[in-house]
Amino acid sequence: MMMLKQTVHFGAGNIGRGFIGALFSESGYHVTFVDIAEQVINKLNEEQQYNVKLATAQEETTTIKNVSGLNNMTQENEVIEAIRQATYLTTAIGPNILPRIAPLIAKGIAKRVQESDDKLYVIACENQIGATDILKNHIMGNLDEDTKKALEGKVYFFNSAVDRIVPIQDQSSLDVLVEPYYEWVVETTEEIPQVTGMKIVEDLAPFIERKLFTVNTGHAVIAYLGYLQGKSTIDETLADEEIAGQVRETLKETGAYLVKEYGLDQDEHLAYINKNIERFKNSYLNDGVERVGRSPIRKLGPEDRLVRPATQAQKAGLSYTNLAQAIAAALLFDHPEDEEAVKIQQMIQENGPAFVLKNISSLAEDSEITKEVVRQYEALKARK
Ligand SMILES: NC(=O)c1ccc[n+]([C@@H]2O[C@H](COP(=O)([O-])OP(=O)(O)OC[C@H]3O[C@@H](n4cnc5c(N)ncnc54)[C@H](O)[C@@H]3O)[C@@H](O)[C@H]2O)c1
Ligand SMILES: O=P(O)(O)OC[C@@H](O)[C@@H](O)[C@H](O)[C@H](O)CO
Repeated sequence: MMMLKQTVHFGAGNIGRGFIGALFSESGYHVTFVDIAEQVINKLNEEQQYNVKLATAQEETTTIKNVSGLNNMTQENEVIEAIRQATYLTTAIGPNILPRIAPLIAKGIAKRVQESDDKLYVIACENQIGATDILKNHIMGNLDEDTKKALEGKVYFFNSAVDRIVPIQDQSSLDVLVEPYYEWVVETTEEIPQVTGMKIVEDLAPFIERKLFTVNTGHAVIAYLGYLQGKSTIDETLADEEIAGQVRETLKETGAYLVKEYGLDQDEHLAYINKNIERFKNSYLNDGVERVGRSPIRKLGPEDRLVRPATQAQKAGLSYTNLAQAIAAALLFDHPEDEEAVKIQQMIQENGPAFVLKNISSLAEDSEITKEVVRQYEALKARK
């Protein structure tokens, strides 16, 4: 029997099962998912397959085979062995979790480079600029100098941008509902083993910024304004004409920055914005505003989807008023089940919104952006 190629994927969640793991399986790999969710791991090992169902009227379904699971808390040695045998190591776990999985990945890599010259390609598939660089730094921090040298020519780290809307799933099954659209862009100049659906580029910056500051900025505007108005899903919120107009105005602001920074064609970019607004309307996804607005401390970070385009627009002399409104709405996201939202609300209560912007978004308290956000925060709060 021919041995399948091996890949290891950290995070057997929505994007892990519904996108990256599925692409590897379809490309002829056995996918070992690594996660802490014991139930998911057990099911993966029992059922050894699951369905990816498209969020369309026809619900086209693909069965994903050759999958198994390992628990990184209780099966360290098995994970190290899986890393030893893998061609790819990918993650879709949330940017904040990367430092936590790095020590185990470092152990796996250290063992592997002692025993083999085979190449390993590491790709973090997270909504964060430079996520693989961040993971790499944490891995390197867990390796001694000799092992770090031994990585050369054997272990490669590529940044990537990952795009497919996958809502929160029914937890009783491994099956995943996903939108039909997807894009996975990986930055490298190396010749690497082919994976169906992986697009290779030499410079990721325009791709990840275009994606984060269109798909994710637009999504965040809908989520935070929708939450404020008591809406539950993204498509339901977008049906509100005032909010739909606000999304367009905000994406015009990020668009003006992207067109200027990367020399994008204005009409093509407008078509990209329109295409994404259509994606958000997909009612089969039933995608919650609370998922899309999740982790507002991360989303209000200086390099993330709201603050970076605002600071970049300001530097370029462009408008950022609508982005400021989105930031203000994020400050009002007081979802009690979201730890980061609770923390922000506590910070606002104790020290006010400008303090949050200084500490979380690295915006000076007397900056023009902060003044505009605080003004809009007060206005939105008064309308609540
Ligand atoms: N869902 C989407 O539409 C989408 C699209 C593009 C990118 N992303 C990005 O993909 C990443 C994952 O998002 P998701 O929606 O799949 O999230 P998710 O919550 O569905 O999946 C994350 C998985 O990581 C696991 N996990 C958490 N802590 C862990 C730990 N310490 N060790 C091992 N496993 C751990 C969880 O159990 C879960 O299964 C995020 O960076 C997100 O921004 C998501
Ligand atoms: O995953 P987050 O929390 O960074 O952002 C929430 C959504 O905007 C995001 O998951 C999108 O669905 C996804 O990025 C689409 O590709």
